[in-house]
Amino acid sequence: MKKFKHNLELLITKKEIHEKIKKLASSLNAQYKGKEVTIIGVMNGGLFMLADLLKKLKFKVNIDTISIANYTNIHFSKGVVWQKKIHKPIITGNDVIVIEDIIDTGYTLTEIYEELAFWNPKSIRMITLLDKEGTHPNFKYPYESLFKVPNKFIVGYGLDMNDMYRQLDQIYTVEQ
Ligand SMILES: O=P(O)(O)OC[C@H]1O[C@H](OP(=O)(O)OP(=O)(O)O)[C@H](O)[C@@H]1O
Ligand SMILES: Nc1nc2[nH]cnc2c(=O)[nH]1
Repeated sequence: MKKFKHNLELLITKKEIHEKIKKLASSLNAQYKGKEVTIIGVMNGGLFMLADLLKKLKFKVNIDTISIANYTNIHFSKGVVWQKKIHKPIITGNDVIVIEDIIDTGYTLTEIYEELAFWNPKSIRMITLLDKEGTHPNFKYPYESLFKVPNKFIVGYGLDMNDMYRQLDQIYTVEQ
């Protein structure tokens, strides 16, 4: 019996995801020990990584979320639409870490970086779970990623396809 409606192929296992997040948490714990940091999760896709990472952090964190959607090539030229911004003192003068699920065209992270920079944080660090290879050659801001993925459509662990598959605890490519 077919398990999913689409042809999904396993790309990254839950064990691999949790090992990388554990390693990231250890390195953030060492780097920000004794400090207070603002952590901003990007909804909806960043939700899973945000929750799993936050539970492992030992330094003081201010947590909030932003919500933004990329409709590139459908209705808008650049296609990025804000649903929720943060205009709050937790950004100004603070070290800010952004947690996002994937960088693809880079339009979403460009918009996020420029919006946050407007509020004069001390630093902005953008961390994505996945980095789609070869799709954002002109992206100009610093970022780090836990996994490189091929230029295919990805679902699972927060990433959806028409609002399906976000709840999967592993990461899959959608095959034809
Ligand atoms: O680098 P980009 O090409 O901008 O793509 C990356 C963005 O696209 C997806 O979000 P989407 O707009 O689908 O919203 P969602 O998080 O609610 O699924 C993903 O979660 C990233 O936020
Ligand atoms: N679910 C999902 N959302 C995306 N947004 C940009 N690229 C992707 C992708 O590969 N999968």
